[in-house]
Amino acid sequence: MEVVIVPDARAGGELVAEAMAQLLRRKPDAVLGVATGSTPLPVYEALAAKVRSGAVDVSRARIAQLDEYVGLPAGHPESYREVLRRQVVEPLGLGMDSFLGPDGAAEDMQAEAEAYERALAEAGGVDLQLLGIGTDGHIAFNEPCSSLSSRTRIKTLTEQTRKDNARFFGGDIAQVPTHVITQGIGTILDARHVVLLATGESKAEAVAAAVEGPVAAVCPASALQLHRHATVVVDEAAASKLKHTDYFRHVYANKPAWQGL
Ligand SMILES: N[C@@H]1[C@@H](O)[C@H](O)[C@@H](COP(=O)(O)O)O[C@@H]1O
Repeated sequence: MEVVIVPDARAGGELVAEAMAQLLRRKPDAVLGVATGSTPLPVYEALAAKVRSGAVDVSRARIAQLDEYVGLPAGHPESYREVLRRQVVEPLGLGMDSFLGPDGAAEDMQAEAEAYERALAEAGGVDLQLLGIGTDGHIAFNEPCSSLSSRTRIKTLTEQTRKDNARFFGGDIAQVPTHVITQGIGTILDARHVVLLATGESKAEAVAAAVEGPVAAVCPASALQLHRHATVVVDEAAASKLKHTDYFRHVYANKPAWQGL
């Protein structure tokens, strides 16, 4: 696992967007796994700016969703499909034919979960999966004590996560769905490169547990320690509870440029 400490969220966004651009220059039809939440927004803005300036061509890229609320009507503005359409797909100049994601309004959720696993496999798997982290260490919607080998399935949200996400529903926790469909931790670990981005003091504890704590289901993000190519990009505030920052800075300062992220 590599930990990269950046000065601020904007620098983190630029760094991850450049990694995505490098991937797409190498593999134009790469599958980018994208996360929702506030943290990845600087990445999407930086990548869209690169597209506008002609620095990268994303026209053949595919965008894969990480998780989705269950039970919101199709087209609900806070369904993650809609959020990603607004924040990623359209700003990159893509259409929804480039988008892969489960339908949170499907009748049969188990069948939907299995179909999404098949769709990801048929697309050739995710090349770069961008993740945020919940204050409780969750990735996607894999709450604490999720199986570390789980596949896409339905999960029940914790009250904390519903509270954290109520800001997207007018501050009313009652509007936040109780259930979600999410890529499992095993599904996420199948991606060829996993990049976790965390910014702000509120994520410091979860980041420390994920990076320097034991691999344990109680902190789902700690499963990234098992991945061969996992990169954790944190700003100073999110890095503030890490003990090995001197080493992480030293490694990154001496990283050969050809390696990329
Ligand atoms: N399912 C999403 C996660 O994928 C995301 O990482 C998390 C943190 O969001 P934020 O970046 O807004 O803190 O929120 C939600 O729970």
